[in-house]
Amino acid sequence: MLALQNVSKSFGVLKVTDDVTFDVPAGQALGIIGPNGAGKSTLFNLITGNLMSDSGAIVFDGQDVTRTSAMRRCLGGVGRSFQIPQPFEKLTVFENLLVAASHGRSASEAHVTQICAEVLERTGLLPKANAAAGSLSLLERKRLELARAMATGPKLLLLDEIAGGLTEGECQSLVQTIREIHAEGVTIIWIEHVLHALTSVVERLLVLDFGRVIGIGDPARIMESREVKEIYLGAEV
Ligand SMILES: Nc1ncnc2c1ncn2[C@@H]1O[C@H](COP(=O)(O)OP(=O)(O)OP(=O)(O)O)[C@@H](O)[C@H]1O
Repeated sequence: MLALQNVSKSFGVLKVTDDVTFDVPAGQALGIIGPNGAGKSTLFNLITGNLMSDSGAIVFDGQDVTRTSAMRRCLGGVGRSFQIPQPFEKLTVFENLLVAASHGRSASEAHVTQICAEVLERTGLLPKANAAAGSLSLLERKRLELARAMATGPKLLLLDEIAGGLTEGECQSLVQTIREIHAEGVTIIWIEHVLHALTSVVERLLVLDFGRVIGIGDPARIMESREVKEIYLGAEV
C-alpha cells in the first residue's frame, strides 16, 4: 500500500528525515515510536504531501506520489488525523464530517450525507452529531479527528498520537474503534507514545531516532532490543 525509498528531509541544517526506507503491505497496521523531536510527525507530513521530500521516492497504492499535492493524495485515499485536533469549532460534528467527505473524496452529494451518517455510527459520535465541535470533550475531539479522516474514505489511515491525554478507559474505547477499522481492511500507520495501546493493535513497530529508522519488525522483539531500551531508558543497557 505504501513504500518509502531513501526519503530525506531537512529544515535548514537539521536533517529531520534521514534516508528512510520501509513499506507497509495492504491491510497491515504499523506503529511508529521514537523520542520527542525524532521526526515522526514530519514523516507523516511527507507521506500526506503536506511537506515535500528533498530526495527519495514515495509510492502509494502503486503510484509514485513523491511530488503529488496533499489534496490529490487525500482524494487518492491517504487519510490522516492531526496530533492537535483543529476542527471547525463553530460547525456541528456532522457539518465537520460533511466538509471532509465533500472535499476529501470523489462522491456525489447524496452519497456524502450517507457516508457521514455511517462514519458517525462507526466512530461512536452519533449522539453528538448536532453538537458544535467546540463543545466536545477531549475524547470526543479525538473521535472527531478520527471521523474526519474516515470521512475521506482512506485506504491508508495515518493516526498521529490519537490516544495522548486520554484516561485509560477512554483510551481502551478508542483502541476498540481503531481495531474495528483495521479489521475492515484499512491499512494503518499509527504514531503513539501510549505503547500498550499501540502494541495492542499493530502487527509491526518502526522506531525512529534523529530521523533515522533504527528498527522495524515484530513489536515484542523491537521493544526488547538494546537500541530501544537505550533510547527510552536513556542509558546503556
Ligand atoms: N516546519 C519546520 N521548520 C523547522 N523545524 C521543524 C519544522 N517541523 C519540525 N521541525 C523540527 O523537526 C524536528 C522533528 O519534529 P517532529 O514534529 O517531526 O518530531 P516528532 O517526532 O513528531 O516529535 P513529537 O513526539 O514531540 O511530536 C524537531 O526538532 C522540530 O523542531
